Formats: sequence, structure tokens, C-alpha cells
Amino acid sequence: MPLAPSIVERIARARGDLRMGVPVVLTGPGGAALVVAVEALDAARLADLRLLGTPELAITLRRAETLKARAYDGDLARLEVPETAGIDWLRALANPVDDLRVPMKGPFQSLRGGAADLHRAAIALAKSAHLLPAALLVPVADGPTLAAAHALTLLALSEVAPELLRGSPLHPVVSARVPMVASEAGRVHVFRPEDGGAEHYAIEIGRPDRGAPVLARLHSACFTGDVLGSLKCDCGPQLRAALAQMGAEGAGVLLYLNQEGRGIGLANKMRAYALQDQGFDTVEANHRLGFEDDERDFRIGAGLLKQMGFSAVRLMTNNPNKLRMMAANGVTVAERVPLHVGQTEQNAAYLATKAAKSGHLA
Ligand SMILES: Nc1nc2c(ncn2[C@@H]2O[C@H](COP(=O)(O)OP(=O)(O)OP(=O)(O)O)[C@@H](O)[C@H]2O)c(=O)[nH]1
Ligand SMILES: [Zn+2]
Repeated sequence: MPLAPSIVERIARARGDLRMGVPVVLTGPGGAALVVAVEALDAARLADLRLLGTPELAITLRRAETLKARAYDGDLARLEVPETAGIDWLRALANPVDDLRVPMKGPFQSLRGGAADLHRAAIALAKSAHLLPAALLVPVADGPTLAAAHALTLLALSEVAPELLRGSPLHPVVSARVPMVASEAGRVHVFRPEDGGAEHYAIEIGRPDRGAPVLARLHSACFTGDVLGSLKCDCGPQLRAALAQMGAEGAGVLLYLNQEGRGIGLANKMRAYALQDQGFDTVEANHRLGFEDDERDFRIGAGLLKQMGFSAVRLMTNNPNKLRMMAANGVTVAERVPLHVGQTEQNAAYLATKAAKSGHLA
């Protein structure tokens, strides 16, 4: 059937479904399940799902640790959903915003034994849709028939799991001249992934020599810092300082990667900020939400540089992970160029946490 959507296209559709609260059907060797993202679920749909089976809640190990729920599946926990539990119970488990105000919600019954692969894929899908990493699964007997009957997106685990790990190829869409304060010889290139995800941009300053290490910066989107001039981080000043140095040298490339909030999306970053106002640091806030410290795919930057003809960089960064990932993905780091700008009273603790917990270099 040449018109039938491919697995990549169905995953893109599933992301949209999950964001809208529409169930998707996941099938695996051990059975099938209806999957919804807790964040987008409402009471009516929860009631409908209960008619089809017994729901289970999948949360990450990080979230389970905060909730003091046992996790028997390594990186995640499967929790029983009591019959009396309503939508507010589910939301409170998924979203830590009220953890301090309404502390103990347990004890929780964690499921043990049996496969957790569908749950793992459900959490990965929720993350890739930039939703809270908590999913409700309702095991069902015949996934494909149910999906066909209700026009739901059907995904086979054997196809989804490798696809979510693979990383999507990026294709150049357009490039045009953009004179900037930092340099009049600026050019913006737009790259679009095959998987329907966010586009990324390359800002090329001058005409950098492809045969020599290029002055380069991998900048992750920070709406609050880059656009609003937030004092909570150093992103805006880093962005402008990097462009300014490239302008002064007459050549460079800045990749503007749309990986807002270290890859968790702006809504989740703002949830993290709300937790930071409750006293948690940037790493703890991510963990309480159920995320790892850094959910970015660092392969993207190296891939784009290679695609643009660069094989060696003078990388403007303080982040040792970026250095490692460049080397691991075939781009030589000829030099690290430290980038310390924009320190404020409000971001001192944030920068200290990055140095202490994420190994950021002086
Ligand atoms: N989750 C989360 N993301 C944040 C927070 N503060 C800033 N960010 C995001 O962190 C990312 C910062 O990215 P980068 O500028 O590449 O910074 P870095 O990884 O520290 O590395 P270098 O600046 O290169 O040293 C951006 O995506 C911001 O949106 C926070 O408190 N929580
Ligand atoms: Zn920032």
C-alpha cells in the first residue's frame, strides 16, 4: 500500500495524538495497550478507557524516586491505578507542582514481573512530544482490531523502539542572507528533520574555510534567555558573545538547535522554573519532573556541521558533554574556546550547579 504512512510518519502522528489526549495503540510481543499521555488526559476519556481494561501508570525512575514508589523495571516504574483514583490523582503523580503543598500521595503499588517494553516506549513517546513523562496504559487483547475500529494510530514496538533511538536525518530547506549587528556577512540556513520534529538553524558568518577548524557554537534554544533577556541563565549573553566573536574574526558557524530547556520543551522548562522557586536546583527540578538532567540529542550538532562540510571545530562551550559528543560523532575539536559571559546575581546558583553537577568547565 504505497499511500500507507511509514513508521516515521505514524510516530509523528502519534506525537500529535498524545498531545491532544487521543489514545494510540502500541503492540509488542507480549500483547497490546492503549496509551495516553497523562498530561493531556481528561476525566471523560479516562472513564472510556476504564471500560476497556485496567489502566496502569508508567512513570520514570526519576519521578518514582521522588514519589517514593518502588521501581522494578530499571529506568521506569509501573503503578497500579486504584479504582477510586480519578484524573486528579493521575495528574498529581505526573506533575510535581503540588508535591510540597500536598506531599504524600502513596503508598503506591508497583507492578512487578512481566514486560515493561510498551511502558518504556510510551514514556519515550510522551517525552518526544514534549509532554510530562507519564503515560497511562490500558492492556487490550487485540490492538490492531481496536485501532482499526476507532481510527487510532497503531505502532508496533519492534518498529518504534529503534526509530526513537535513531535520530532523524536533517535536510536543508532554504538559506538566505541576514545582515546582523555582529556581522553584515550573515547567512541563515534552515534544516528540517524527516520525523516532523523541530527545525534547526545554522547561522554562518562570512565564508569559513572548510579545510580548517571553524569557530563554532552549538546553542540550544532558550526562549527566556535569548528573547526575553532572562537573568536566570546566561544563554542570551552567550548567544550574542559567540556571534560577536565570529563577527570579529570574520568567520564562524552558530548552530541554533531547537532543544528548548535542554530538550524538555518550554512548558516543562517553566514547570522546572516553578520548582526552582520552591527551592530545587536546575538538576533536581528536572529529576522531580521525571526527566534526566539533559535530554538533548547532541548528535544533531555534529551531524549538521558535517553536512555543512566542517570536520574540525574551535568549539565555544563550557560543557564537557558537547566536547565528548563532537569527538564521538566524527567532528574533531581542535580547541575549546571558553564562553563565560552574562553572570548575574540571579544566575549565580544556576551556574554553580552546572559546574558542580554537570561538570561545566571554568
Ligand atoms: N530544563 C532546564 N533547562 C534550562 C534551564 N536553564 C536553561 N535551560 C536550557 O538549557 C539550555 C542551555 O543550553 P546551552 O547554551 O547549550 O548551554 P550548556 O549546555 O550549559 O553549554 P555551554 O553554554 O555550551 O557551556 C537551553 O536549552 C536552555 O533553554 C533550567 O533551569 N532547566
Ligand atoms: Zn537560558
